[in-house]
Amino acid sequence: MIKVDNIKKRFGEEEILKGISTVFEKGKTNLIIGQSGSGKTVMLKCLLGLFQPEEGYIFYEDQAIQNMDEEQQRSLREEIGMLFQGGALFDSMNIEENVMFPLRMFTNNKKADMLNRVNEVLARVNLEGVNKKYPAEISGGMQKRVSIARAIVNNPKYLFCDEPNSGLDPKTATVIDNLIQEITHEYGITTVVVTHDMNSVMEIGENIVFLKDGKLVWQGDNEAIFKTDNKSVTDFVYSSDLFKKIRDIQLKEQ
Ligand SMILES: Nc1ncnc2c1ncn2[C@@H]1O[C@H](COP(=O)(O)OP(=O)(O)OP(=O)(O)O)[C@@H](O)[C@H]1O
Repeated sequence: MIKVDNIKKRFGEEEILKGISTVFEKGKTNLIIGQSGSGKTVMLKCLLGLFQPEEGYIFYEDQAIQNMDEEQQRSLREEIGMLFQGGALFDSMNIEENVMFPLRMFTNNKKADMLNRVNEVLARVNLEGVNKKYPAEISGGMQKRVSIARAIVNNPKYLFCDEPNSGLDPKTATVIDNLIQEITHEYGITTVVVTHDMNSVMEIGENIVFLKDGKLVWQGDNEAIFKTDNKSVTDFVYSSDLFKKIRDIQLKEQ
């Protein structure tokens, strides 16, 4: 569980996050959504401790990152898996080396043990037999699955995903969303996904935080988001022609 308590973040004169409070729940896919420039990435960077909010606290379980000493911050970093936008695999390393990277960084495990764990997580994302291939030799969807394997190889308690579907076709995007959700449930991880993608909202939006101009203006799940009459949310949801058409059909059927 991650609790955000009234965080404010400014750059110069401009206040970007204007007092956000929320809870990201354990064992759930928590989504941060909102229009471009609403503050999603700044919030993600605050959660990761990359930006320091001027006010407010971020608690991992019951401990505020602002009050952690260096050793505690290091332990927390080990508990975090990160799925970067675009995958961010190392082109010069093969798949096995890519997935092993966090183990090399954070553990002193024997090579054979690390390899076993790498094979275990590659099997979990349905990618067996690609160990010796290089990122350029596999598809974008497979690269995303490798990135997920790398993000979970160290058994994280927290998983952060920045636009996990960018650059994927809708079908592959759904596979990736479902994989993130299955892993979240299976391992009881607190997962936070930053996304623009309404399909992801529909598929895996178990706890959705909607930001507008640096404020949290709505929170709920993927059923509630299609029922709310909050205008900021409906403007966002129905900016897509497809969702507008679905709503028109539903209204006609009522
Ligand atoms: N390092 C920075 N220095 C100054 N301003 C910043 C910095 N990072 C972000 N901002 C500003 O904060 C605001 C919110 O940016 P942010 O990247 O969080 O938006 P976003 O919701 O993630 O948008 P997008 O969906 O386009 O990625 C923007 O006005 C941006 O210019």
